[in-house]
Amino acid sequence: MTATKGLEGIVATTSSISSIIDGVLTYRGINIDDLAENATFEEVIYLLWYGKLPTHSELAQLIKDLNQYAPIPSQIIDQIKLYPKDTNSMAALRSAVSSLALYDAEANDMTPEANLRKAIKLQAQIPTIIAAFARIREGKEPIAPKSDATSVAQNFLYMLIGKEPDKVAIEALDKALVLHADHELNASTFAARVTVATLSDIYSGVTSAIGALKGPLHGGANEAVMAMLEEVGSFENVESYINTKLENKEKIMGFGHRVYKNGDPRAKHLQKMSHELGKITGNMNWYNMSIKIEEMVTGQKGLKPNVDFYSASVYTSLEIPRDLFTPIFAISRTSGWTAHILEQYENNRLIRPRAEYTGLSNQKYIPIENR
Ligand SMILES: CC(=O)SCCNC(=O)CCNC(=O)[C@H](O)C(C)(C)COP(=O)(O)OP(=O)(O)OC[C@H]1O[C@@H](n2cnc3c(N)ncnc32)[C@H](O)[C@@H]1OP(=O)(O)O
Ligand SMILES: O=C([O-])CC(=O)C(=O)O
Repeated sequence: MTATKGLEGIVATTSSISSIIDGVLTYRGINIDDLAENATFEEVIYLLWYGKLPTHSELAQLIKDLNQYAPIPSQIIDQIKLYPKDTNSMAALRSAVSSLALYDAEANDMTPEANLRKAIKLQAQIPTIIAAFARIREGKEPIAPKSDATSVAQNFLYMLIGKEPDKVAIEALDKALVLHADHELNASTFAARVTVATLSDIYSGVTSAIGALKGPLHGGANEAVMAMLEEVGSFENVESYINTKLENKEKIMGFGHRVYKNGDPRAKHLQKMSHELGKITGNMNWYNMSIKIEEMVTGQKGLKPNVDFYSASVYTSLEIPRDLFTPIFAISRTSGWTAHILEQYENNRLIRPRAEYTGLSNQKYIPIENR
């Protein structure tokens, strides 16, 4: 038995939700480029859950359901008010999502209907939790979700800023949500599938996934990219900063990928958005620095930007606080996580691989007084 470090190249499940074949990403067989240009996030949610694009009435019903379930229990708001003000935003989200199960009477109902309903609830309530957390830590009261929102992006921005968001911001966030929605067997989705393959509940699966997404090698990289851009500070500093990092063999966040070796197809869309939003806000600094970093890292290391690289400057142009970047990734990926959880339940088998043992052998128990 020989282990493959990081399970690289191991095919661990079958799935019909998203594919990465020869560097091309599809959701249910539809190219991500097509979806990025044409689909809304709600259409993508429907596509991931039901395996087909919605009709007008199916889409309207989904949006209605998302609005209906968007309010969170008052106990969750009370709980968030008790979190220390400097709580890590992903830790806050992880705790609050775990607690949602306590106030859902059907949390442990494993029927397919209840599980699908819980997927809708999670998709609806996660944005509300994040916006409430962001306001409460600033000493502000949370804003209740709109009951007639037209999109998750609109409702989230409304709850975050407390007024009607502008159209450009809604459209940009919506496209970012489309781009992050699913990605085959990434670490957080795998964590979700492992959890529910024990026949544990969907809240446990999504809580596991949030914990996995938090790390800087996965979703946490978008915040790390922005921290890097802020540390670099100006275009003039890019060259020496990146050269020093590369000489010290340090990783540049937002570059490299386990599966894509010739570039992440999502990055070009986010790059374009970063450029457009930079022009609209009149601040091209983050974009220009990002382009220069890309030139250097690709030139010297052959590494291409992944989805997290340009999303950092996109969210900053939308005036979203840095530590909400990974929670926003979670808003989007909840659609993919829950689709995978439902798929896992449909054809379940416990996920339990083996480990190659590299420890001592033939040891004897030594009584404590002789150690
Ligand atoms: C949504 C997402 O999760 S996208 C990924 C987000 N994560 C990041 O952006 C963090 C930075 N990138 C990385 O750490 C990696 O590229 C990962 C985690 C994404 C992929 O990791 P792996 O497939 O395990 O690749 P691994 O870390 O082994 O890297 C292979 C080689 O490329 C180098 N490398 C990989 N990524 C980077 C990077 N961002 N900067 C510098 N060097 C890198 C490694 O140092 C290693 O070099 P070596 O062979 O000389 O030791
Ligand atoms: O697939 C991965 O390993 C990471 C990634 O890009 C994602 O989850 O979007």
